[in-house]
Amino acid sequence: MTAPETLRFENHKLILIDQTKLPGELAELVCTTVEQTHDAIRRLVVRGAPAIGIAAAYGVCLAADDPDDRESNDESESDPRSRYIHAIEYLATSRPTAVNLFWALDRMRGVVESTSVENLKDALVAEAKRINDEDRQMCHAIGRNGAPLLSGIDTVLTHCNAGGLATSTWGTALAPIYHLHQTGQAPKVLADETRPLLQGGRLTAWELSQAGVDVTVITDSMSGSLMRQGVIQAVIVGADRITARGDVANKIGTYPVAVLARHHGLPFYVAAPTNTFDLELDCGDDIPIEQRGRDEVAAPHGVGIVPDAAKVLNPAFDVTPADLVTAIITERGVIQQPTGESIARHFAEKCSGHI
Ligand SMILES: CSC[C@@H](O)[C@@H](O)C(=O)COP(=O)(O)O
Repeated sequence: MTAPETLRFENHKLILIDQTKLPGELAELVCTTVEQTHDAIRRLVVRGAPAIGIAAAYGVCLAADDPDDRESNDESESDPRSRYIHAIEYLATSRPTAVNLFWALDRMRGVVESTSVENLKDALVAEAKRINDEDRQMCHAIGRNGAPLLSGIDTVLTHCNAGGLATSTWGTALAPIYHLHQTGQAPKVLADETRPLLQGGRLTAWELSQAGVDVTVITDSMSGSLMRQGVIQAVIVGADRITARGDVANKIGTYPVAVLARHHGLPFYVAAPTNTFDLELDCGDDIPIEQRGRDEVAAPHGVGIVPDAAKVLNPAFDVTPADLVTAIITERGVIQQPTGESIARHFAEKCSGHI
C-alpha cells in the first residue's frame, strides 16, 4: 500500500492531510488562499518542521489567486511582487520555532526578487516543488545515513512525530527505521505519546502501523523505567532548529528523554536535514520557543481536566544541549558528538555523492 501524501499541490491548490483528525479519520484539507495556509500551519493541520516549510512555500504560490488580494484597492497589494512578499511575511508569523519555515520562505523570496513579473507565478510553483522534491531526497538520504546506527538494535524510542507526516515522505527520525524496514530489519519502536497534542500516540503510531513497523505507544513518563529495565537501546528524535554549536530545539519532552538516555548510557540521536540548522544562532537559549494556548493542556478534546483557577504552561518545544547528543544525522552524513567545530566542518565539506 502506498502511504497517502502529507501534502501535495494540484490544480493550484494545496492539499493537506488534516493531522488534527488522525488517527480517527484520514481527511484532507484543501487550501486555496494564503490565509487558509497560515491557519492550517498554526492549527497543526500540517506540522513538523520540514512539512511546515514545504506547506508555506506552496502557500506563497496561492497569493496569485487570493481573492482578498485581487479585490484589494491598495495599489501596492495589486502589484504581484508586493503581493507575494506580503504573503511571505504573513506566513512567517504562523509558527516561530521551526527554522525550516523561514528557510523555505527565504527561498521563495529569492525567486520573487530575481524573476520577471510575467514569469513569477510559474517560477514560484517550480521553486516550491523543488523544495518538496529535495525534502524527499533528504529524507531518503537521512534514512541511508542513519540506518547503520540503528541496525541490530531491538528497540528504539522516539518522541513526537518526525516521520512521513512531518515531511514529504519518510521523515527524519523515522527514516532510518523505514530504511531498515525495507529489508525486514527495522527495530521495534516505542513511541512516546507526547503530551499535550499526542503527536506520538496519534501520528507516529498511525504511520508506523500503516507501514507494518512494530510500534508500541507509551506515556511520556514511562521511558525512564523502561531504560532502567534494559528495554530501550537507543533514542532517535527529529529537530525544529539546531544551533551552530549543536543545541537542539524539538518537541517539549525531548530534553528529559536526552537526560535519561545519558543517565542510562544510551545513544541519543537527532535526525534532521541541514536546512534545520540555524548557523546564525550559537546558543539554544536564543531559539524562540512557541508558547501555545491553555486549552491544549487544560481541556484536551474539549474536556476540562484542570481547574479554572490553576495556571497552565504550554511551551511547544524544549532545547537539548549539544553535549547530550550522541550524533546528528543529516542528508550529508553523521556528525558524531556535535560541537561548533564538527558542525562547521560538516557544512564546509563538499557533499559527497548524491543526497
Ligand atoms: C521531522 S519533524 C521534526 C520536528 O518538527 C518534530 O519532532 C516536532 O517537534 C514537531 O512539532 P509540531 O508541534 O508537531 O510541529
